[in-house]
Amino acid sequence: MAESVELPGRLAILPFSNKVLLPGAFIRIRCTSLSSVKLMEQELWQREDRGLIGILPVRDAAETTSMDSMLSQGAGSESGERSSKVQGSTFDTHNVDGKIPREVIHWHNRGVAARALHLSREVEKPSGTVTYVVVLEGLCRFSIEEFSTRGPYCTAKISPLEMTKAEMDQVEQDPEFVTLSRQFKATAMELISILERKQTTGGRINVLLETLPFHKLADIFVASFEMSFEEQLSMLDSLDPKARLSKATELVDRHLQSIRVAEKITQKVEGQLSKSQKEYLLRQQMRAIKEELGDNEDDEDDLASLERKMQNARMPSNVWKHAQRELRRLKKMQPQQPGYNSSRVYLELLADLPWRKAGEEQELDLKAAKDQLDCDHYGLMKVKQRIIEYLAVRKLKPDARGPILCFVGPPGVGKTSLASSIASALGRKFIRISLGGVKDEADIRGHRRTYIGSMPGRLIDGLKRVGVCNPVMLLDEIDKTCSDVRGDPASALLEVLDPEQNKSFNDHYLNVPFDLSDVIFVATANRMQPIPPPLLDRMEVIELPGYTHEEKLRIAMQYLIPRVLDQHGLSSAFLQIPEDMVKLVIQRYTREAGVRSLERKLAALARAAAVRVAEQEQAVSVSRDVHKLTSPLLENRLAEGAEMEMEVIPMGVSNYEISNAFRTASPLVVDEAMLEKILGPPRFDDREAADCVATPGVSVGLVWTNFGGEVQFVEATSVVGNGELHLTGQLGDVIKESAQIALTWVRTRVADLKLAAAVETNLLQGRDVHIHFPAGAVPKDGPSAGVTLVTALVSLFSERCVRADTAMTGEMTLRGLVLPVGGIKDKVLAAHRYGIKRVILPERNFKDLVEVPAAVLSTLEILVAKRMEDVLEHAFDGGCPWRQHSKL
Ligand SMILES: Nc1ncnc2c1ncn2[C@@H]1O[C@H](COP(=O)(O)OP(=O)(O)OP(=O)(O)O)[C@@H](O)[C@H]1O
Repeated sequence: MAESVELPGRLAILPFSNKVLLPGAFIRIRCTSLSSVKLMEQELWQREDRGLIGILPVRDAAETTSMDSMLSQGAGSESGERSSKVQGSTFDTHNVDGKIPREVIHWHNRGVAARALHLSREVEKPSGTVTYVVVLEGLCRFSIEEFSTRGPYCTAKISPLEMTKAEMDQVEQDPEFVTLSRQFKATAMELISILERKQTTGGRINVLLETLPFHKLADIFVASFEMSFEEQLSMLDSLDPKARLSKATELVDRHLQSIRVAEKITQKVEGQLSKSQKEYLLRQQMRAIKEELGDNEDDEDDLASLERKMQNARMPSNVWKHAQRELRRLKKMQPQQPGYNSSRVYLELLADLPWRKAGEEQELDLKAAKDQLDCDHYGLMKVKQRIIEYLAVRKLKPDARGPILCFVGPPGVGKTSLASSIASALGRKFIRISLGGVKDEADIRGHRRTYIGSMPGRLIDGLKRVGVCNPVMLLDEIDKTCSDVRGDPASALLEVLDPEQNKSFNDHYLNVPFDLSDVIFVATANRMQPIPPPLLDRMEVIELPGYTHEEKLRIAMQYLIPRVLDQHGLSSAFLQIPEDMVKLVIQRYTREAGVRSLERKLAALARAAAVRVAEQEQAVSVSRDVHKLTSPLLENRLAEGAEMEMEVIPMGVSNYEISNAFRTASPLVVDEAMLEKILGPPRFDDREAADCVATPGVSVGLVWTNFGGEVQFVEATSVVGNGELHLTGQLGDVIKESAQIALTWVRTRVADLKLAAAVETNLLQGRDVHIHFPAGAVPKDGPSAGVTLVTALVSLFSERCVRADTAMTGEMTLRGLVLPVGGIKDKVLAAHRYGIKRVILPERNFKDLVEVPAAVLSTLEILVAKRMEDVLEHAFDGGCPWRQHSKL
């Protein structure tokens, strides 16, 4: 307890917003703001003599909003940068730093000097933020003479307000004071007896009453209750011990009354509670007994609740009639009867479906929608523009039968996330239905209920899950549905996507029409070709090509890294991935059109960093006793669970730990060595193409696969045989035909030109030719390999290597005419990813280059070809291998 203390002339001031610390009271606070942390550091933590600080109430938190707010338990903090005389209870802080004027804050002009009993310092990781937790004991009142500042916090010239011992002795002789003391003691005893009843305190509070002078007891008792700020202030301002005692008696008495009232209420509530608890228990027991006896009265309850649920489902009248018929049937059945369960499950579905329950669609704000799209996705300007147009039409005509958007592009280019951005822009719920690998029409339309284990189709099931009839429904991977004997899912989708028909969509399981016209459908596909034309016709295709290195870099820096760090509970204060390293990840560890694998690699880096963080302590906490807890009275009050709770103070904190606590964690910066350690040795490099074409018979083609544009190597070799053609690799029919055409063309050409070497060694007639597509796992179809095949064969027969930096695309006719192919943009982007420098294109594909970003085009030499000879001219160093013969 506070003995008489000698106050210094000046104290550092810690403001408490809406809270008063009275002498003899204890409080534990957490300091987080700059000024309060600095104050703790300089006045308490770093000083050997552990100075006192002044606690000053601040009248209203609202008035101090511009200040650093701090502290738990309503404490606030502020700093000023100049001296100012105290006028009334207002401290004018404007012109702080000589900068922007700030608000006038209302500081009380009386406070309480306090000393720290326990101080602990925490350094949060990974941010490195320092906080202090301090236990303060109020000592004695003072008044403020003049404010000034010390760094970011305030100090004040003060004068003590407590009476001297002689003055106090005199007051204690005063009969009025004696009467007041008796009165206070009586009330306090009464309160203590109530508290004793609730929790035995071993008479410790009585010790307080016996040992402390009454004017101090008054503060201590009042500090222990919840009181308004004004009451606390008036207690602080009661300098006269008599006034203080009478105020304290009044407050203690009021507290006593409120405890009594609270007790009464609790008794009442307890009675009621135990009654309802008893009822609950009995019901539970009853249920268990019934279950044991096989008594099924509960089922009747269940059916009643099912009926209620059905009534609330707002089904259309025809469906309602149908459902009632089914319910009547169910009611007549015994639960053990076959069909009971399936009928019940069916009715549950009818009751759960959102027949008319639409999610609230917010008023569409095009600007906000655009911001949302920009915020979720980098680039994709054209796509975003088209989406905004689509939304604009919906805004003007909400019931418009607009086209169904279908995003087509390689994996990981943001198709799914664009669709979900549309949903959030419209404020609608979002549901994704995956159609990948769906072969059975029943997956879309459901099974008829006559089948065992029949279920509704994915659409109806999705609507049940999402619970509203107007979600944005994403039909993902619509190109991956395929038909077999079990029907054609694509034709079922025709009905779904046709605005005229989907008003009454017929799910076989449901067996009643469901109105899908409020659903906004968006589809995604990797390729357009497999989508059946009638289905494609109902959709508006928006192509999303792959990203360039530069775009990937921007996406990674602006979107993926922040997201990945967040997902792993990290921040840039702990892990930093510099741009150069992201570039290396893009070039050496990924070679995809989208950014999914890039995101995975970044996540791997984040995981490794997370392990490092988790291995370290989350927070280095160093704490120490400032003043020993010697007073038995303090221990008594702590044991009573007073306002503050005491911390366990670690013993033997070493100097090392203390200095460590001052150090903030430095972020982990990813470098090349770390990349190799975590992601392994580089998987790709720009020399891959050069290494592959180092021997005759190999050429580099650009093809289109499910993963977007790809670079494809074609290898040709010949062995003794009968002039047959062998093809290996996962090849479609069209490509097999292309190989046949290529071989025929080369044979006729060589024969026409009477190429000496080839004819003499009878390379063409007497030997089998074997063409292999090495990336065996990647299925190849489509026509765009004729040109590449011929180049490989010519390289083989002429024993000359194709230029390592050159890739080609295009189909050819038997007569050697080079035909255009599709997906030029993706193919060119693939060449860019592989570090290829020259691309040979059919002449008529030249116009398609407008779609290719200029940044990519500038890194490539584009060569066009009309005839196969043009290709060969570009493909070999020194031109076509048989140029001399052509001239003959
Ligand atoms: N332009 C972009 N800006 C920001 N993030 C992007 C962008 N493009 C893709 N992403 C991110 O890449 C990840 C993969 O995207 P998403 O799942 O939408 O790909 P997808 O095209 O639907 O692939 P799939 O065809 O395999 O379904 C997501 O986390 C997405 O946010």
